[in-house]
Amino acid sequence: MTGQDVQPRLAPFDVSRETSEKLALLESELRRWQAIKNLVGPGTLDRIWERHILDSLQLLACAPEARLWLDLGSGAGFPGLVLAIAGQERGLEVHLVESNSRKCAFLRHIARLTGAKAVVHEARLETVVPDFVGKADVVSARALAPLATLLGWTAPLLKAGTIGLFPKGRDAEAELTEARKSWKFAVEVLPSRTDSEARILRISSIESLS
Ligand SMILES: C[S@@+](CC[C@H](N)C(=O)[O-])C[C@H]1O[C@@H](n2cnc3c(N)ncnc32)[C@H](O)[C@@H]1O
Repeated sequence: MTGQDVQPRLAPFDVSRETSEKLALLESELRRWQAIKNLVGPGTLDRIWERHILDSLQLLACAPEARLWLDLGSGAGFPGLVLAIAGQERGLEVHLVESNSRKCAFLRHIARLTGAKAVVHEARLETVVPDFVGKADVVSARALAPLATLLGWTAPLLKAGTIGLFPKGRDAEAELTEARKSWKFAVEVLPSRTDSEARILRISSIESLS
């Protein structure tokens, strides 16, 4: 699919032609790498735009002022790499944390091709998070762990004022109930623009209950 073909799909997201071309490049490179590196679930390949690219892109509007973004367990770049590409024109810098070296190679490759401000940390998130306390405006993580676990990992960031953005599927309410057993936090439950059953949890403060 060319940048021109994807323009109607991207219309609700208000991105420039240059950004849409870079996102189309991400899609075509993902398909090329997938054949040998198996970067995303094979079942999601027929809907890369809805399942991965647009699902990631919608997070940009949840934190319009963000300048420094930390994405944990980025995989093949969702949402972090998409946000780095789409946020390039507003000066957004995204740090992508991923422990799998094959996925990190893909992330670096796309960052180079697109010129996106994406810094790849090939590491376990537990070792990287402390460096961003008091610095990151936003922390995100998609399909990485249940909310209670995510809050445990990111609490030092959230306590220091970082906003947490966590896309969740139809189990969002159950994950919130479970997380409330250990944490007190402020949350907005936002609808997803790509999946009527999914939610985006926007968490802005946190306290441990123990
Ligand atoms: C299910 S995938 C989700 C990838 C991507 N966020 C998405 O939604 O498509 C989870 C990713 O997190 C990475 N991961 C898991 N635990 C990690 C950790 N402790 N530190 C860094 N990366 C981790 C895995 O290698 C994998 O690529």
